[in-house]
Amino acid sequence: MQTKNDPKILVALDFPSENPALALVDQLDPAKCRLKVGKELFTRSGPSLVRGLQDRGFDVFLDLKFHDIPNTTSAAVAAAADLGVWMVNVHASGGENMMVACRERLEAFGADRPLLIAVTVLTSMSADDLAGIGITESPEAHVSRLATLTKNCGLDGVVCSAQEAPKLKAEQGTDFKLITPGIRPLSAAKGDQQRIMTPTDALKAGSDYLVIGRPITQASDPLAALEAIHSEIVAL
Ligand SMILES: O=c1ccn([C@@H]2O[C@H](COP(=O)(O)O)[C@@H](O)[C@H]2O)c(=O)[nH]1
Repeated sequence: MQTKNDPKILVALDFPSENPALALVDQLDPAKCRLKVGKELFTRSGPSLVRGLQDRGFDVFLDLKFHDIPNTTSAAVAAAADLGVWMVNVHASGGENMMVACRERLEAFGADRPLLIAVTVLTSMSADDLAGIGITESPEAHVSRLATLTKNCGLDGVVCSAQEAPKLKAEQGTDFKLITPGIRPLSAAKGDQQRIMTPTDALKAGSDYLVIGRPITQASDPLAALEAIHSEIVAL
């Protein structure tokens, strides 16, 4: 399932600054993982850090989860495309007009455009959390609704939990990419994640890419933790 040119593991670089992030990155192999830059690190270190990761040979998933009016969000994904990132994302709950505007804006970048992905229901949310914001359907049903909207808007895939992957692959087809955080090896702490799955089970369920942060970055030996997950999934 793991191929040399399409690493399935996306390491979430949730660090407070560039130095600890690069200390880890400089031990990693771009043939075995890609890197995800999120809100904390990007707010601290910005585009220059992203360029530094790209200069080291890594594909970068810019996980800023844009959620704004169509004009603002489409300009933001174009800025991400100018930066040359591999993947960028928006919130599906921003709606059809916003997602279509983003997809259309990226068409100008041709084959070099980043993959455009929409976040469905955060993996930290349970059915109770959804009820708290007025959504009474199950996480699985709501993810499915937002994934259908995302596909109809012409995006490349969604962020969801691996728990929803079998249903989404059946409904949306195998080409529609599923990016799944909430990945937890059996020995790892769940932390604030609610809808979790092990790396092996997630890939078997249909995940295309596994987003993994603390089980690697907070491990006593991050490299060994990544290598253990990598060995587990290449054997599939
Ligand atoms: O639904 C979502 C969307 C994004 N994330 C991000 O993924 C990583 C997960 O980190 P862990 O330490 O492995 O929990 C983190 O950067 C989140 O911002 C998510 O968890 N769920």
